[in-house]
Amino acid sequence: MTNLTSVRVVVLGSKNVGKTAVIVRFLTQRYIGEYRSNTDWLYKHNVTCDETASEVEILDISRWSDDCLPIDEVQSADACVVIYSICDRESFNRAQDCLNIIHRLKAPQYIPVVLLGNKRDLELGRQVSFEDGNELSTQYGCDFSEVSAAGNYAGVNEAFYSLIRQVRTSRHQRSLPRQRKRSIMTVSKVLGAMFGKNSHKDTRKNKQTPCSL
Ligand SMILES: Nc1nc2c(ncn2[C@@H]2O[C@H](COP(=O)(O)OP(=O)(O)OP(=O)(O)O)[C@@H](O)[C@H]2O)c(=O)[nH]1
Repeated sequence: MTNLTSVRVVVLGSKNVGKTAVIVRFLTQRYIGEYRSNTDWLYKHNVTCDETASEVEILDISRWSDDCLPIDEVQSADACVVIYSICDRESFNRAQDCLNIIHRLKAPQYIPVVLLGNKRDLELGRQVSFEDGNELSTQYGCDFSEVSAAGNYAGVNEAFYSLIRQVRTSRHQRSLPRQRKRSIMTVSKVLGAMFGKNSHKDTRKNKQTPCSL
């Protein structure tokens, strides 16, 4: 009997930013130009990450408005992907709304989130700088990268694998006995005291607590 852990990922973002293209790129390694819109799709796929298989469910939410937020979908998610197009400033503003919604619906619980600036191949049409994306991700304590579903799959894959790893790690930590958890915190405190909290140059790995807005 198979006993795969399941990971539920919700993908949010404006229309036309490439949500479906990114998901299909991750699941099939292919890029298909056009997709039927106006429907929410649920993809189920067995994904092997670090030699461990998981059943990954990816919900592509294509329609939602301020009057009809995907509350149940976000609340039941283990991880979220928020996508904007680097060629569409409005979609970047919408991405900020999405991060806000996730933060409101999930707090104080921690949920792994990645912010993706898609369509990196369309550099000439860029309206959102890398720095803007990075700053927004810092503000909300999530990972960030710019990708191109059309261009290649490496960045897209890495974003999803990173989420799967984070979900596994946080589940593992929740399952540890309390005594063990306490000793892990003690070790990290000792390390913090020895090296200082800000000793790492790359703070992105440590982002977990979104700031209050
Ligand atoms: N150049 C370029 N085009 C892309 C990329 N990703 C998606 N597209 C195109 O952008 C358009 C929208 O892609 P979709 O994947 O349907 O976007 P979506 O966000 O799922 O759209 P909705 O379902 O309407 O919400 C399509 O014409 C894609 O071919 C990319 O990385 N580069």
